[in-house]
Amino acid sequence: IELMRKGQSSANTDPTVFHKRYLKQVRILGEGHFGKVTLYLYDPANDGKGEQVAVKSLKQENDKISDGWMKEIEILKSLYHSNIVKYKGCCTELGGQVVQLIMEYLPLGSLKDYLPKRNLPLSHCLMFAQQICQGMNYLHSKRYVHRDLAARNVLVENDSLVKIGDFGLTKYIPEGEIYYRVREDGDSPVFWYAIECLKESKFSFSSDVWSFGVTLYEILTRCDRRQSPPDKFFEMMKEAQGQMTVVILIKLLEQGLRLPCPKDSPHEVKILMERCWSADPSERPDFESLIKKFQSLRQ
Ligand SMILES: C=Cc1cc(F)c(CN2CC[C@](CC#N)(n3cc(C(N)=O)c(NC(=O)OC)n3)[C@H](F)C2)cc1O
Repeated sequence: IELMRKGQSSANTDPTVFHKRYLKQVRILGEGHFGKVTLYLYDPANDGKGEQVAVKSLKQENDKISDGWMKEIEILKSLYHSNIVKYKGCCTELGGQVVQLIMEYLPLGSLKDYLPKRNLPLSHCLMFAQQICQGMNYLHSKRYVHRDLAARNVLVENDSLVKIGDFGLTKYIPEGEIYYRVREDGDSPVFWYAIECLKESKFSFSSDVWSFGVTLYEILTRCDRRQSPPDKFFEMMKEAQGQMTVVILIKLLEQGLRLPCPKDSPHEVKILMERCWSADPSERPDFESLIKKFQSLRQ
């Protein structure tokens, strides 16, 4: 009565609850092995002036995935950082059997969409690289391993802000443990994987640093498709036809072969990138030290 008297809305609605009936599909933003990410307009007033949101949903195959699915939602919900895409809420259906994850929509898309269209100077690329390290340092501080860091999963908010945008393969590393070992490999991004991931499926904070090195390579090549990690590695693997890609890739990496650092990169950046690709995980820098390195490089 008091609220009504003051004319305030009686039901203080939970802004993280999204109702299916107000979600109007616009277009699909991406497809993954287990599901997709779609752009919706959330339009409760039904006047077309609602809010654009990115909605991640699973192909409802079996409940095994939905165990990990609820985990992914809990992970994103617990992350608050300027370089990590914002959780907005959930939309449930069929009495909670189907849950969709609602995130903020960044219309500029990922670095793969954005960099080829802009000829950004090196200093700008290093600023983006530093921001990715800041987001990853925060993620690691919560003991999460990302396992899929790549330019395709880094979103552009604007010309001076990028955010890690997808946590589909993120796993928690319990205190006192170093590695997360996987069983499923689905369509693994093997050209972003550290040697120990390829050989023993052992994922760690250090293997995320290796993937950051590949992401930095992508940024320095401005995500030029002709120099993409798969294309570059296939070029290096061309003679060994027929054998399993992963087998050849492991051999190349064990011989010390690495992606070529773009020619116009400063020596300091080349050194940093190659340290991220040390065969010994303990020799790779952590994101804390990479942030400091980029700060000094950008002075
Ligand atoms: C079910 C699993 C699964 C399904 C998938 F489709 C993907 C792949 N997907 C990831 C999310 C994605 C790239 C990132 N980061 N993206 C998010 C936004 C946003 N929040 O605005 C956006 N914007 C955009 O493209 O604007 C023009 N793209 C893009 F959809 C690819 C990964 C998966 O694990």
